[in-house]
Amino acid sequence: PSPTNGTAPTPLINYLDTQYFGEISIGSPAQMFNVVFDTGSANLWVPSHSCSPLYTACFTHNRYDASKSHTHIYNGTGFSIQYASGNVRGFLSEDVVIVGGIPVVQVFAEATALPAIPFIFAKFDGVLGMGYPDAAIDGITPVFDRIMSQHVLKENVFSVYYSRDPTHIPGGELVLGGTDPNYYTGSFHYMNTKEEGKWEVIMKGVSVGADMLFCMDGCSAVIDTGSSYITGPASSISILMKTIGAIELAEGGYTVSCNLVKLLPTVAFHLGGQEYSLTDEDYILWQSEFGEDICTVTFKALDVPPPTGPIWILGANFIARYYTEFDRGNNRIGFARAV
Ligand SMILES: CCN(C(=O)c1cnc(C)nc1NCc1ccco1)[C@H]1CCCNC1
Repeated sequence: PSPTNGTAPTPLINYLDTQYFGEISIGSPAQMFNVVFDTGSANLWVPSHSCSPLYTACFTHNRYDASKSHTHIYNGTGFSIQYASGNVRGFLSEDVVIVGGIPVVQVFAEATALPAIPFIFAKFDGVLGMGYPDAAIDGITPVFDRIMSQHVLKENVFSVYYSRDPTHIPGGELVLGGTDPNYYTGSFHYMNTKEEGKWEVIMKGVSVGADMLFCMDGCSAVIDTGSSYITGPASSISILMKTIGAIELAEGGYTVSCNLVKLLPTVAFHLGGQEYSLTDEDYILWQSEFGEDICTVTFKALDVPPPTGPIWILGANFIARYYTEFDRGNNRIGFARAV
């Protein structure tokens, strides 16, 4: 549906409260892909038809076939994007990409090498970076910038709703050009991005219960719609886990005994003059496996080296609680309480 009132919604699927993705099309006739709309990156990549089936992660996802699209434009420039557990490599192509009913001619990457970890666990095919142009690899103009230059949006903003219940339909919603009042209550509180070019803000502290324990002298927080969890410096996270009585699992995750969950303290993030608190329901992932309940803590340790780090990354479990507006027009981020 083309944007009527200058906004373009895309429904999102919520997979286990840890992956949120929506559908876009590339090429003519349309080839459909599920992508994460990721404020933590600024490029669009999808698996390529020419990705060797030896890459299991390519084999199990939708792949773009340039030979089947009559609007495909050859580019061929090399591409590589780095993730924690490996690089996605491929080459650039150009074609018509439709997001929320808005068509753009977009340079994107066809991935021909897709690391099994983590992408065999991905329910999405690729990633659509919603970051600033400065963060775009190969200097490619990002999708949202191409959409802004069409002047079809009421405002140069986009908003994200992530549901906290995997059975809720829709599992989430991306709105290009505005916000969706169905998914938040109360007013927005805004804070300026730390610098041009990143969805990053200055955080003034992190408190557990009544005590401010971390980031007392200020630190950076990246609002990353493409990350499942909240990450913090390993030193802070280990203190936080001790404070809430969590025990570390083999692969680095933490769990708490489910019957103590109700006693857990709130964790609050001091951003832009407001305290954004998360209760146990917001940061505990309650899963029952083989009849027994596992309560995973959705905070992860991640040390980002300077100059970028040390930073906290506020991911899906934060956004599920606080509806988020990303405002390119004013270089600011707004939060309102999610419904
Ligand atoms: C998309 C790559 N990302 C993941 O954290 C990630 C990796 N692997 C899997 C299987 N899923 C991921 N994210 C699922 C998700 C969807 C929405 C919320 O979280 C991050 C990398 C850093 C930039 N930001 C994005």
